[in-house]
Amino acid sequence: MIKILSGAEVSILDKHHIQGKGISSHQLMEKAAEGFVDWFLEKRFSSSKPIALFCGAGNNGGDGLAIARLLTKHGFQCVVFTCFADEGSLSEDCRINLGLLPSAIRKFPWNEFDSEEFGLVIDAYLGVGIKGPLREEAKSIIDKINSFKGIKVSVDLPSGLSADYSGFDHCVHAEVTVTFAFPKLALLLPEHAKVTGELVLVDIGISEEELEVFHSSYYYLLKKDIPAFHKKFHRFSHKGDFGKVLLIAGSRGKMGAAALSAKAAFRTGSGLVSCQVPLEERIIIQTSVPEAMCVFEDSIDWMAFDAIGVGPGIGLDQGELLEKLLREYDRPIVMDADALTLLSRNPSFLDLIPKESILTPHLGEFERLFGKCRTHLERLEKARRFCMNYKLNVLIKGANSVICLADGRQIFNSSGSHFMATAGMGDVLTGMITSFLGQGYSSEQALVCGVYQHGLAGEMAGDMKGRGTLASDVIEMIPETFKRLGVS
Ligand SMILES: NC(=O)C1=CN([C@@H]2O[C@H](COP(=O)(O)OP(=O)(O)OC[C@H]3O[C@@H](n4cnc5c(N)ncnc54)[C@H](O)[C@@H]3O)[C@@H](O)[C@H]2O)[C@@H](O)CC1
Ligand SMILES: [K+]
Repeated sequence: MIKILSGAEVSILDKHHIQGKGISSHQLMEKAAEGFVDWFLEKRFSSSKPIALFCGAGNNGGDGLAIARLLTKHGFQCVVFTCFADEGSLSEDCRINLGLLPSAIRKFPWNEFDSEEFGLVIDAYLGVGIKGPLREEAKSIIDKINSFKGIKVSVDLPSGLSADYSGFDHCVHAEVTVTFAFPKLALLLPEHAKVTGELVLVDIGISEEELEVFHSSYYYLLKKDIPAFHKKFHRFSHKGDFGKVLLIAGSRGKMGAAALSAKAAFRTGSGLVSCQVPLEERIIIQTSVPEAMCVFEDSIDWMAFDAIGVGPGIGLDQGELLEKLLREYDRPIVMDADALTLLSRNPSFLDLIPKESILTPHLGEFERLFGKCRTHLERLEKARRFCMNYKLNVLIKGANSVICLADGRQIFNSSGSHFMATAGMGDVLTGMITSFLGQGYSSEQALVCGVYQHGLAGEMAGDMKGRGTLASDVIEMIPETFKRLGVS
């Protein structure tokens, strides 16, 4: 997992890194530019029209000048638009890269940019180095960049966006942001999605250990992190090792929620899955998920289960059942959907929730539980205090879902697809996380593996089906995610 530092810490990190590696800051900038260009070439952008690069006076501008030089070597026609009045104001590495710019690359002041002439714009005007409110000229430069209606790729950050705060005044609206070393916090906040566009992370050789010495409780979860979170099973493993889970889900007209959770739990590897459903609705489960067993409220021994997930589709008249469960079951549970709404209506239940349990609200459920928040950062802070006070874990669902752990760490997920914004996806996730808990995973392991693989399965299903991807398609891809991650 990559630690997410503040914008102000980037220059300290750079200094540590270049001292430790015995390289110059200019070499690090070259590495960043090379990483950007590698991604750019992989994307196969058209070279039929010239590329405009807006370059500022700081190191973000230095990156832009190095990128212009490298792209030219690869046959792209680049034109640099300078966003500084005189060369005396340039940072040292920006000045070096200006000197290295081949004479064939034309340079003009930013206000001479004519959006009709270009096929793509690279925004290397401002990065993590902005301080205080934007100067007037900066706003005009940003407006100029935004006047381009084609693809705008921002280097490190969309110019004008602060690395650490929520909200912006003037800001480049990028279709893609290519950020270096770690994603800046602002790039992960949902209120900035429309200016950040697609997020690409470029490795510039700074290791996780180098980031770890900084104080931050935010992390970014990557594919390579997942295998280490998994439990290993072996040839003597038997059905019991894979856990016996119960899903309390479904009610008249909402039995699909129970079916989806149960199927997802099996596809995640559970040995035994039972569904607690209304007696008169049992046929739906027994025909749609024949592998599952049905149990009914009057004959249930909750403690016989390794893990319990409660909430999808149970309806809002199940307060008594929820209270009984919380009083009788003492292992971590997964609470989702209607269980969360019931919790927001009955705050006294909070003290009954078993420690290390997992609450998985989407933004609406979060608001019902914790009140309105003006920004995502405020939301994260509320969640952190709650998790630490109650020793619970909260997953704030959305693009870049955030795993808020009981010890205060908050982990942003990197997998997922916009095709997942459809009914039933939350039910699938509940089944997956409950399944991992039942297999003996800790709450942190179950969350990390469940959330990442749910997103990955969504990406894979989305790649196959595109628009119209169903929650059931995502379930079918879960086994493939284990293969993709090399987890047996
Ligand atoms: N470890 C990393 O992440 C690396 C970062 N590098 C690049 O270096 C950038 C940071 O460079 P710098 O620290 O030089 O900062 P920037 O280049 O982001 O910004 C500095 C410039 O912003 C102007 N500025 C500051 N506040 C302003 C305001 N309120 N209104 C208008 N203009 C304002 C300054 O006059 C200066 O010209 C990163 O964003 C990244 O692009 C890379 O070169 C290499 C490695
Ligand atoms: K930028």
